[in-house]
Amino acid sequence: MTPRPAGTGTDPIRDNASGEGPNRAAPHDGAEFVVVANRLPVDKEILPDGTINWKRSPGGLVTALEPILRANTGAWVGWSGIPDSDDNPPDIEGIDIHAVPLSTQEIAEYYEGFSNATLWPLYHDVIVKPEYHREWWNTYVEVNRRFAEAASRAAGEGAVVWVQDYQLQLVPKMLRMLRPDVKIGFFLHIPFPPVELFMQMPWRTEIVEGLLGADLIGFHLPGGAQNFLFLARRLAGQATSKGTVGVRSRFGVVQVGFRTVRVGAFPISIDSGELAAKAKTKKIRDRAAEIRRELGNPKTIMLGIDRLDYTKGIDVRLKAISELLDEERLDASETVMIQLATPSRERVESYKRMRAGIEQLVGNINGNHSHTVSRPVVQYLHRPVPRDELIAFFVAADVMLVTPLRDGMNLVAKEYVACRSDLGGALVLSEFTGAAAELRSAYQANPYDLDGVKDAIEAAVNQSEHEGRRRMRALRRQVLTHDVDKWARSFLGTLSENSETELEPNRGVHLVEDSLDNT
Ligand SMILES: O=P(O)(O)OC[C@H]1O[C@H](O[C@H]2O[C@H](CO)[C@@H](O)[C@H](O)[C@H]2O)[C@H](O)[C@@H](O)[C@@H]1O
Ligand SMILES: Nc1ccn([C@@H]2O[C@H](COP(=O)(O)OP(=O)(O)O)[C@@H](O)[C@H]2O)c(=O)n1
Repeated sequence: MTPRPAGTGTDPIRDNASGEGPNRAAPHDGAEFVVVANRLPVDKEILPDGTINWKRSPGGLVTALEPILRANTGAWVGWSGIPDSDDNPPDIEGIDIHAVPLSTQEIAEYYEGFSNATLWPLYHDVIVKPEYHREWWNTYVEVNRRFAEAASRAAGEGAVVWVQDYQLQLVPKMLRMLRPDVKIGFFLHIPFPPVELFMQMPWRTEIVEGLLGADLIGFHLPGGAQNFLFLARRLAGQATSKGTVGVRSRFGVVQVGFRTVRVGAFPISIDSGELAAKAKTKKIRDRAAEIRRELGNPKTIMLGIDRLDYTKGIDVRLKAISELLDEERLDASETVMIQLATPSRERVESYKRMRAGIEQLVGNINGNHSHTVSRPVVQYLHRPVPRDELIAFFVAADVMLVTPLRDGMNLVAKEYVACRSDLGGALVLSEFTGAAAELRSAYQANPYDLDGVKDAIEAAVNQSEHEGRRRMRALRRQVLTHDVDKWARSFLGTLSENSETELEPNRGVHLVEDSLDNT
């Protein structure tokens, strides 16, 4: 691999790559396929006795990408999850790991600050107020540059580099400056917000231009792609297509000089076949039965599994359950709700407030409704849970509660469905998840309408066996035929089929430029 020098211009984002000068060196050694994501697939943990442990990173991005990387023998560029460490994990089979070190201050300003207290709330419909700080932005730029340089070192000549998510939106343009020879894809795992909200962002033009460094920009849903196309016209002044974007089809285009950038919708998924097979094993089935026994054989087990995040609507489902118990539409002696909450972004203020609120709700429900101290209505765990244990919970649960106020996709909903080859169980699903567009046979509800959520939970709890099997069959058809492999193949396939289009851009696509009436 040839180490790449840092960019030499005065403005790291606005510098224009000519493809000449010090970066135009001899052919590069390195991987043919590189994933660049904020996190590595494993997190480094230093135990109290000083020994180092590597554990699986939280969240759906890692769940989705790990199997693809293993299959492709590629490289993964990311952060190890703790300050000042550039240690690579000992051995991740089939994945060449490149750790990007972050200092304590960079974690505070780039990760907790700009990524998770500015972009995350802005892109999730300002559920909490985004904070805009110039020093956070400056650090975001610096750290994005470090990731771009690391990606440039990891990528072989003409490699495909797939940049992931909102933490790294400037990387496509920075990487293109360093390595005009590579093909760059970008995928956003969270919603892309409505134009009116995105316009709050003080550095909105830089972000749109950063993304336009990619050859293909992917979103979960067509709506996100269309919002982006509008902004590419309005903020970056580029000509774009204007027709509706389809799912894995009818891609939008942005003409950036001689380059054609494509914009599309690629809903992410899970390794459904593998999960379905695992959920059928005797070990998992036995453990699921044991969980039910441990809970006192209740008639109904309800389950929530999330990172502890205010977007996930954990409070919504707890309030709904509390009112259903008050109104005796649920019977506390027959019902147990399990909430597994993975610790997440614990130093961000809004996350601390939310945790306190949720734990108070759990306490209130248990105080008001539990019959005995040994059997609380709500069982709440605030810690990571091993994967096999998680699968056993999916198999044991009669009703899965997925109630986010906004969520890019929500893989948990798909995982539940994949685990139910017995056609048992019921899924209550927020309309404001990406998954809702595909999982039409779930009990869907608007999480802002508490009565609607209560009705959906009640219907799911009381469904007939016939109705439950009908719905689960339809859900499984969707999840098993649209797996993570299909997601990756559709994105990477679209990314690779391009040279024709570049020479003859946008055949048959009518491009429009921004004008005042062009909304
Ligand atoms: O890395 P963290 O700060 O601990 O957060 C975990 C991940 O959360 C987000 O996941 C999203 O990606 C999922 C897969 O596409 C999607 O289903 C979900 O709706 C999103 O919230 C985040 O986007 C990742 O970057 C984080 O690693
Ligand atoms: N305790 C937990 C909770 C979730 N998870 C996994 O984390 C992923 C969460 O993905 P998601 O798309 O639903 O939501 P985000 O956390 O990515 O926003 C799923 O694959 C869950 O199975 C886990 O491994 N352990």
